[in-house]
Amino acid sequence: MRHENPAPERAGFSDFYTPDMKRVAIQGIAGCFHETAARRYFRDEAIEVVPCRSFGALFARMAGDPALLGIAAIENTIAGSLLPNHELLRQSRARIVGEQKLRISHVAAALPGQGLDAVSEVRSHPIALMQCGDFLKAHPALKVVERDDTAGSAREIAEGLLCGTAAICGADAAELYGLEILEREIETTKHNFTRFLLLADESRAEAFSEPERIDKASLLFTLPHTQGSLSKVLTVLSFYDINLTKIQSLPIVGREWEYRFYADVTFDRRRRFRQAVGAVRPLTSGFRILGEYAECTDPAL
Ligand SMILES: O=C(O)C(=O)C[C@]1(C(=O)O)C=C[C@@H](O)C=C1
Repeated sequence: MRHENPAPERAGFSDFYTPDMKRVAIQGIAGCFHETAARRYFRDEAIEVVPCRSFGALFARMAGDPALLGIAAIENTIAGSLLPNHELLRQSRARIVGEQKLRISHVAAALPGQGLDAVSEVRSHPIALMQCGDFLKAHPALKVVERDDTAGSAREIAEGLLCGTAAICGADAAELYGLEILEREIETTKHNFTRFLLLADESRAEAFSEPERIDKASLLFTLPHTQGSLSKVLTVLSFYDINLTKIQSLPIVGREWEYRFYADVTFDRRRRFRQAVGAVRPLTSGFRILGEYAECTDPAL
């Protein structure tokens, strides 16, 4: 039986609900970039999108509902890594089962009938605001207010009939909430891409893995404070033809000047990757594979 989805935030957030439909938790509400990323990842497959107020809320929701998938931004080509998401991922039972890269383009949008001169305040997600640094510098009189997400900023302006306030959001969100676009493409550079991770509970990750498509993995480890410890790991990876696409260090809270390393790697042959893991593991401590998945090579534009 098909019936209208009683989505908590907005009817129509999934078109229709069927019992076997995948449910995907996102950070934000209808019209936010996480929704676009989730829909692009699943392409033509109908999904139910579950809105969450924050990344912390998303991971908590997944922890209480192992069948729920999640999608979370991890890095942006202007704003850099979303550092707290690395820690949330580490502390969770979630595994990375896929990735989606998305070109992000922002507009400034406000209630209809107002020019940019009439606007004194802009609201958006902090990462979106960082991506529009040049626009904000060019309009220094604008008060900048951080909100939970881009689409949420648009919705609160529309629902609260907030004159003189603009949202920085996607064009889709502006349209969805009936705002007028005052300026388009306000991101500092058109080379603005966000990489999102598709997450599944560890008990379900296997069901999502397509072994023949796996060519990327995310690793987590710590290193002893000895000369060349990181260099040894990188040498081993290189020996096994493993390509390091990203390395991020984060402090270990409570252990001054010690770090955890999050490394993303790509490879042609999974067997070779497995061998590399076997060789790297003894050089590190707390070694974990956070996910093995297919690299996204065609970012959604
Ligand atoms: O607010 C939104 O629309 C989001 O989906 C959040 C978010 C982020 O967390 O980075 C997603 C993509 C863009 O980089 C800007 C904001």
